[in-house]
Amino acid sequence: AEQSVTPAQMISAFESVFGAHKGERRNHTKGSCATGEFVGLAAAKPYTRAALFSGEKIPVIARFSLGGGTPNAPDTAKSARSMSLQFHLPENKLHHMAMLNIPMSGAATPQTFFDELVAKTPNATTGQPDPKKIKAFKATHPDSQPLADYLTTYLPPSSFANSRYFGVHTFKFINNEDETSLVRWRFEPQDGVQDLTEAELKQLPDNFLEQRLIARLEQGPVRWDMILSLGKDGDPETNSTLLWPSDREEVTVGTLTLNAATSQEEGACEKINFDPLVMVDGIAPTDDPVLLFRSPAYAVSFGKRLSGQ
Ligand code: HEM
Repeated sequence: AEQSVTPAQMISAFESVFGAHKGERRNHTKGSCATGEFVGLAAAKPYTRAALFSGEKIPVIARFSLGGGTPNAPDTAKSARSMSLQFHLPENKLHHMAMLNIPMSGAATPQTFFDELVAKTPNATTGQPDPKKIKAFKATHPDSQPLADYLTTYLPPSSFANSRYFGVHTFKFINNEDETSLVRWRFEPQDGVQDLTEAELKQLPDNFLEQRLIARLEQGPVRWDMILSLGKDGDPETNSTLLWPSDREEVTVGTLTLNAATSQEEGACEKINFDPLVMVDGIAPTDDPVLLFRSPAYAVSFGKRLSGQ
Protein backbone atom coordinates (compact mmCIF):
# COMPACT_ATOMS: atom_id res chain seq x y z
CA ALA A 1 0.00 0.00 0.00
CA GLU A 2 1.06 3.57 -0.66
CA GLN A 3 2.54 5.21 2.42
CA SER A 4 0.29 7.96 3.67
CA VAL A 5 0.10 7.78 7.47
CA THR A 6 1.25 10.95 9.24
CA PRO A 7 3.14 11.09 12.56
CA ALA A 8 0.06 12.61 14.28
CA GLN A 9 -2.20 9.81 12.99
CA MET A 10 0.35 7.26 14.19
CA ILE A 11 0.35 8.70 17.72
CA SER A 12 -3.48 8.78 17.73
CA ALA A 13 -3.43 5.09 16.81
CA PHE A 14 -1.17 4.32 19.80
CA GLU A 15 -3.64 6.23 22.01
CA SER A 16 -6.57 4.20 20.62
CA VAL A 17 -4.82 0.93 21.49
CA PHE A 18 -3.21 1.82 24.84
CA GLY A 19 -5.06 4.94 26.03
CA ALA A 20 -3.61 8.46 26.25
CA HIS A 21 -1.75 8.51 29.56
CA LYS A 22 -1.14 12.15 30.46
CA GLY A 23 2.49 13.22 30.57
CA GLU A 24 3.68 9.75 29.49
CA ARG A 25 5.37 8.32 26.41
CA ARG A 26 2.81 6.94 23.94
CA ASN A 27 5.00 3.86 23.43
CA HIS A 28 7.65 2.24 25.63
CA THR A 29 5.87 3.94 28.55
CA LYS A 30 7.06 1.82 31.45
CA GLY A 31 10.76 2.27 32.08
CA SER A 32 13.71 2.97 34.34
CA CYS A 33 16.70 5.33 34.16
CA ALA A 34 20.41 4.54 34.46
CA THR A 35 23.75 6.33 34.08
CA GLY A 36 27.23 5.31 33.04
CA GLU A 37 29.78 5.72 30.28
CA PHE A 38 30.88 4.36 26.93
CA VAL A 39 34.46 3.78 25.78
CA GLY A 40 34.98 3.12 22.06
CA LEU A 41 37.79 1.10 20.50
CA ALA A 42 40.20 1.92 17.66
CA ALA A 43 38.81 -1.17 15.88
CA ALA A 44 35.92 1.08 14.76
CA LYS A 45 38.25 3.56 12.98
CA PRO A 46 38.39 1.79 9.56
CA TYR A 47 34.59 2.20 9.39
CA THR A 48 33.75 5.45 11.15
CA ARG A 49 35.29 8.74 12.20
CA ALA A 50 32.56 9.21 14.86
CA ALA A 51 33.88 10.75 18.10
CA LEU A 52 32.03 7.93 19.94
CA PHE A 53 35.09 5.75 19.24
CA SER A 54 37.78 8.25 20.36
CA GLY A 55 38.72 6.01 23.29
CA GLU A 56 37.72 8.75 25.75
CA LYS A 57 35.10 8.03 28.43
CA ILE A 58 31.77 9.35 27.10
CA PRO A 59 29.05 9.93 29.72
CA VAL A 60 25.77 8.14 28.94
CA ILE A 61 22.20 8.52 30.16
CA ALA A 62 20.32 5.25 29.61
CA ARG A 63 16.68 4.26 29.69
CA PHE A 64 15.32 0.71 29.87
CA SER A 65 11.71 0.09 28.96
CA LEU A 66 8.92 -2.30 27.92
CA GLY A 67 7.40 -1.95 24.47
CA GLY A 68 3.79 -0.74 24.38
CA GLY A 69 1.95 2.28 25.70
CA THR A 70 0.77 0.83 29.05
CA PRO A 71 2.35 2.53 32.10
CA ASN A 72 1.71 -0.44 34.43
CA ALA A 73 2.44 -3.28 31.98
CA PRO A 74 3.52 -6.46 33.83
CA ASP A 75 7.24 -7.23 33.51
CA THR A 76 6.21 -10.74 32.41
CA ALA A 77 4.49 -9.40 29.26
CA LYS A 78 5.87 -10.98 26.08
CA SER A 79 6.56 -7.55 24.61
CA ALA A 80 9.92 -6.10 23.60
CA ARG A 81 12.45 -4.85 26.14
CA SER A 82 14.60 -1.91 25.20
CA MET A 83 17.69 0.09 26.02
CA SER A 84 18.06 3.69 24.88
CA LEU A 85 21.32 5.58 25.15
CA GLN A 86 22.14 9.29 25.03
CA PHE A 87 25.89 9.84 24.64
CA HIS A 88 27.27 13.21 25.83
CA LEU A 89 30.21 13.99 23.54
CA PRO A 90 32.65 16.91 23.68
CA GLU A 91 31.40 20.32 22.44
CA ASN A 92 27.89 19.50 23.75
CA LYS A 93 27.27 17.03 20.92
CA LEU A 94 24.75 14.23 21.48
CA HIS A 95 24.31 10.82 19.94
CA HIS A 96 21.28 8.55 20.43
CA MET A 97 20.65 4.82 20.11
CA ALA A 98 17.20 3.37 20.91
CA MET A 99 17.45 -0.42 20.72
CA LEU A 100 15.32 -3.53 21.26
CA ASN A 101 16.08 -6.99 22.69
CA ILE A 102 14.47 -8.32 19.49
CA PRO A 103 16.62 -8.21 16.35
CA MET A 104 13.97 -7.18 13.80
CA SER A 105 10.98 -4.87 13.53
CA GLY A 106 7.49 -6.03 12.60
CA ALA A 107 7.03 -3.52 9.78
CA ALA A 108 8.99 -2.66 6.64
CA THR A 109 7.06 0.62 6.35
CA PRO A 110 5.31 3.02 8.75
CA GLN A 111 2.02 2.10 7.02
CA THR A 112 2.32 -1.53 8.17
CA PHE A 113 3.11 -0.33 11.71
CA PHE A 114 0.00 1.89 11.62
CA ASP A 115 -2.24 -0.78 10.05
CA GLU A 116 -1.26 -3.18 12.84
CA LEU A 117 -2.21 -0.65 15.54
CA VAL A 118 -5.54 -0.05 13.80
CA ALA A 119 -6.16 -3.82 13.59
CA LYS A 120 -5.36 -4.18 17.31
CA THR A 121 -7.56 -1.29 18.46
CA PRO A 122 -10.13 -2.58 20.98
CA ASN A 123 -13.73 -2.57 19.81
CA ALA A 124 -15.72 0.16 21.62
CA THR A 125 -18.43 -2.23 22.88
CA THR A 126 -16.45 -5.41 23.65
CA GLY A 127 -13.25 -3.67 24.83
CA GLN A 128 -11.34 -6.35 22.89
CA PRO A 129 -9.57 -6.29 19.52
CA ASP A 130 -11.40 -8.10 16.75
CA PRO A 131 -9.51 -11.34 15.88
CA LYS A 132 -10.85 -11.11 12.31
CA LYS A 133 -9.16 -7.74 11.85
CA ILE A 134 -5.87 -9.08 13.18
CA LYS A 135 -6.12 -12.05 10.82
CA ALA A 136 -6.85 -9.76 7.89
CA PHE A 137 -3.88 -7.55 8.82
CA LYS A 138 -1.53 -10.55 8.83
CA ALA A 139 -2.84 -11.81 5.51
CA THR A 140 -2.32 -8.45 3.81
CA HIS A 141 1.04 -7.51 5.43
CA PRO A 142 3.62 -10.26 4.79
CA ASP A 143 6.33 -7.95 6.15
CA SER A 144 4.86 -8.56 9.64
CA GLN A 145 5.58 -12.31 9.34
CA PRO A 146 9.30 -12.52 10.31
CA LEU A 147 8.66 -10.88 13.70
CA ALA A 148 5.48 -12.95 14.23
CA ASP A 149 7.54 -16.11 13.61
CA TYR A 150 10.27 -14.90 15.98
CA LEU A 151 7.72 -14.21 18.73
CA THR A 152 6.28 -17.75 18.67
CA THR A 153 9.29 -18.91 20.75
CA TYR A 154 10.17 -15.57 22.37
CA LEU A 155 10.78 -15.42 26.12
CA PRO A 156 11.64 -12.06 27.71
CA PRO A 157 14.91 -11.66 29.66
CA SER A 158 15.21 -12.28 33.42
CA SER A 159 16.79 -8.85 33.89
CA PHE A 160 17.57 -5.77 31.81
CA ALA A 161 21.23 -6.62 32.60
CA ASN A 162 20.89 -10.10 31.05
CA SER A 163 19.68 -9.00 27.64
CA ARG A 164 21.18 -8.20 24.26
CA TYR A 165 20.00 -5.03 22.57
CA PHE A 166 19.90 -4.63 18.77
CA GLY A 167 20.01 -1.44 16.71
CA VAL A 168 17.51 -3.22 14.39
CA HIS A 169 17.98 -0.85 11.42
CA THR A 170 20.92 -0.71 9.02
CA PHE A 171 23.06 2.42 9.50
CA LYS A 172 25.89 4.05 7.54
CA PHE A 173 29.32 4.32 9.10
CA ILE A 174 31.51 6.94 7.37
CA ASN A 175 35.30 7.02 7.86
CA ASN A 176 37.95 9.75 7.49
CA GLU A 177 38.29 8.97 3.77
CA ASP A 178 34.52 9.56 3.36
CA GLU A 179 34.01 5.85 2.62
CA THR A 180 30.63 4.44 3.70
CA SER A 181 30.07 0.99 5.23
CA LEU A 182 26.60 -0.44 5.87
CA VAL A 183 26.47 -1.81 9.41
CA ARG A 184 24.13 -3.16 12.06
CA TRP A 185 25.02 -3.27 15.73
CA ARG A 186 24.07 -4.91 18.97
CA PHE A 187 25.09 -4.71 22.63
CA GLU A 188 26.09 -8.08 24.22
CA PRO A 189 25.76 -8.28 28.02
CA GLN A 190 28.96 -9.27 29.86
CA ASP A 191 26.63 -10.77 32.53
CA GLY A 192 25.40 -13.18 29.83
CA VAL A 193 21.98 -13.57 28.20
CA GLN A 194 19.35 -15.15 30.42
CA ASP A 195 15.73 -15.55 29.40
CA LEU A 196 12.79 -16.32 31.68
CA THR A 197 11.18 -19.75 31.54
CA GLU A 198 7.43 -20.21 30.99
CA ALA A 199 7.19 -21.30 34.66
CA GLU A 200 8.92 -18.12 35.86
CA LEU A 201 6.64 -16.02 33.66
CA LYS A 202 3.63 -17.44 35.56
CA GLN A 203 5.09 -16.83 39.04
CA LEU A 204 6.90 -13.52 38.84
CA PRO A 205 5.28 -10.33 40.17
CA ASP A 206 4.30 -7.45 37.86
CA ASN A 207 7.28 -5.32 38.86
CA PHE A 208 10.69 -6.92 39.15
CA LEU A 209 12.78 -5.55 36.29
CA GLU A 210 13.53 -2.19 37.91
CA GLN A 211 14.23 -3.76 41.32
CA ARG A 212 16.57 -6.35 39.78
CA LEU A 213 18.43 -3.68 37.81
CA ILE A 214 18.94 -1.47 40.88
CA ALA A 215 19.96 -4.46 43.01
CA ARG A 216 22.42 -5.70 40.34
CA LEU A 217 24.01 -2.25 40.04
CA GLU A 218 24.41 -2.06 43.82
CA GLN A 219 26.77 -5.06 43.45
CA GLY A 220 28.93 -3.21 40.89
CA PRO A 221 28.93 -1.92 37.29
CA VAL A 222 27.16 -3.77 34.46
CA ARG A 223 28.84 -3.90 31.05
CA TRP A 224 27.88 -4.57 27.45
CA ASP A 225 30.20 -5.00 24.44
CA MET A 226 29.11 -3.12 21.32
CA ILE A 227 29.39 -5.49 18.33
CA LEU A 228 29.30 -4.26 14.75
CA SER A 229 28.15 -6.52 11.87
CA LEU A 230 29.55 -5.55 8.47
CA GLY A 231 27.08 -5.79 5.61
CA LYS A 232 27.77 -7.39 2.24
CA ASP A 233 26.35 -6.42 -1.14
CA GLY A 234 22.69 -7.39 -1.29
CA ASP A 235 22.09 -7.41 2.48
CA PRO A 236 18.81 -5.67 3.36
CA GLU A 237 19.51 -1.96 3.83
CA THR A 238 16.09 -0.33 4.11
CA ASN A 239 14.00 -3.23 5.46
CA SER A 240 14.35 -3.76 9.22
CA THR A 241 12.12 -6.87 9.23
CA LEU A 242 14.84 -8.95 7.52
CA LEU A 243 17.90 -10.22 9.41
CA TRP A 244 21.31 -10.42 7.79
CA PRO A 245 22.96 -13.83 7.40
CA SER A 246 24.53 -14.82 10.74
CA ASP A 247 28.02 -15.28 9.25
CA ARG A 248 28.67 -11.57 8.63
CA GLU A 249 32.07 -10.32 9.83
CA GLU A 250 31.81 -8.84 13.34
CA VAL A 251 34.00 -6.31 15.13
CA THR A 252 33.88 -5.36 18.83
CA VAL A 253 33.93 -1.56 18.85
CA GLY A 254 33.40 -0.50 22.47
CA THR A 255 32.11 -1.12 25.96
CA LEU A 256 29.14 0.40 27.74
CA THR A 257 29.37 0.51 31.55
CA LEU A 258 26.35 1.40 33.68
CA ASN A 259 26.90 2.32 37.33
CA ALA A 260 23.51 3.22 38.83
CA ALA A 261 19.77 3.06 38.14
CA THR A 262 16.62 4.75 39.46
CA SER A 263 12.91 4.87 38.72
CA GLN A 264 12.24 7.04 35.70
CA GLU A 265 10.48 9.64 37.87
CA GLU A 266 13.77 10.19 39.72
CA GLY A 267 16.11 9.93 36.72
CA ALA A 268 17.38 12.16 33.93
CA CYS A 269 16.10 9.85 31.16
CA GLU A 270 12.42 10.69 31.67
CA LYS A 271 12.53 14.07 29.90
CA ILE A 272 14.68 12.87 26.99
CA ASN A 273 13.32 12.23 23.52
CA PHE A 274 15.55 9.34 22.33
CA ASP A 275 15.05 10.35 18.69
CA PRO A 276 17.21 7.82 16.80
CA LEU A 277 18.16 10.39 14.14
CA VAL A 278 20.21 12.41 16.66
CA MET A 279 23.63 11.31 15.42
CA VAL A 280 27.20 12.54 15.44
CA ASP A 281 29.30 13.01 12.31
CA GLY A 282 30.53 9.61 11.04
CA ILE A 283 27.19 7.81 11.58
CA ALA A 284 24.19 8.40 9.31
CA PRO A 285 20.77 6.90 8.65
CA THR A 286 19.96 4.73 5.63
CA ASP A 287 16.74 5.38 3.70
CA ASP A 288 14.88 2.83 5.87
CA PRO A 289 11.41 4.45 5.90
CA VAL A 290 10.67 3.18 9.43
CA LEU A 291 13.90 4.66 10.83
CA LEU A 292 13.17 7.99 9.15
CA PHE A 293 9.55 8.02 10.40
CA ARG A 294 10.53 7.36 14.02
CA SER A 295 11.95 10.85 14.42
CA PRO A 296 8.78 12.88 13.66
CA ALA A 297 6.59 10.31 15.49
CA TYR A 298 8.68 10.53 18.67
CA ALA A 299 8.51 14.33 18.38
CA VAL A 300 4.69 14.25 18.51
CA SER A 301 4.72 11.96 21.55
CA PHE A 302 7.42 14.08 23.24
CA GLY A 303 5.55 17.33 22.57
CA LYS A 304 2.37 15.90 24.05
CA ARG A 305 3.89 14.41 27.17
CA LEU A 306 6.00 17.48 27.91
CA SER A 307 2.94 19.73 27.71
CA GLY A 308 1.04 17.47 30.11
CA GLN A 309 -1.22 15.85 27.48
C1 HEM B 1 7.12 3.58 12.56
C2 HEM B 1 7.62 2.86 13.54
C3 HEM B 1 7.70 3.32 14.97
C4 HEM B 1 6.92 4.21 15.67
C5 HEM B 1 5.73 5.00 15.16
C6 HEM B 1 7.44 4.28 17.02
C7 HEM B 1 6.91 5.07 18.02
C8 HEM B 1 7.48 5.29 19.26
C9 HEM B 1 7.07 6.30 20.21
C10 HEM B 1 5.89 7.23 20.03
C11 HEM B 1 7.90 6.23 21.27
C12 HEM B 1 7.88 7.14 22.52
C13 HEM B 1 8.64 8.43 22.19
C14 HEM B 1 8.70 9.44 23.34
O1 HEM B 1 7.65 9.92 23.82
O2 HEM B 1 9.83 9.79 23.78
C15 HEM B 1 8.84 5.16 21.00
C16 HEM B 1 9.85 4.76 21.83
C17 HEM B 1 10.79 3.80 21.51
N1 HEM B 1 10.90 3.09 20.32
FE1 HEM B 1 9.75 3.28 18.74
N2 HEM B 1 8.51 3.43 17.13
C18 HEM B 1 8.70 2.84 15.90
C19 HEM B 1 9.66 1.91 15.57
C20 HEM B 1 10.65 1.49 16.40
C21 HEM B 1 11.67 0.53 16.03
C22 HEM B 1 11.82 -0.14 14.67
C23 HEM B 1 12.47 0.36 17.12
C24 HEM B 1 13.65 -0.55 17.13
C25 HEM B 1 14.83 -0.22 17.59
C26 HEM B 1 11.95 1.22 18.18
C27 HEM B 1 12.46 1.37 19.46
C28 HEM B 1 11.99 2.25 20.42
C29 HEM B 1 12.60 2.40 21.71
C30 HEM B 1 13.82 1.67 22.25
C31 HEM B 1 11.84 3.37 22.39
C32 HEM B 1 12.06 3.90 23.82
C33 HEM B 1 12.76 5.24 23.77
C34 HEM B 1 12.93 5.77 25.19
O3 HEM B 1 13.50 5.04 26.02
O4 HEM B 1 12.50 6.90 25.43
N3 HEM B 1 10.85 1.89 17.70
N4 HEM B 1 8.56 4.61 19.77
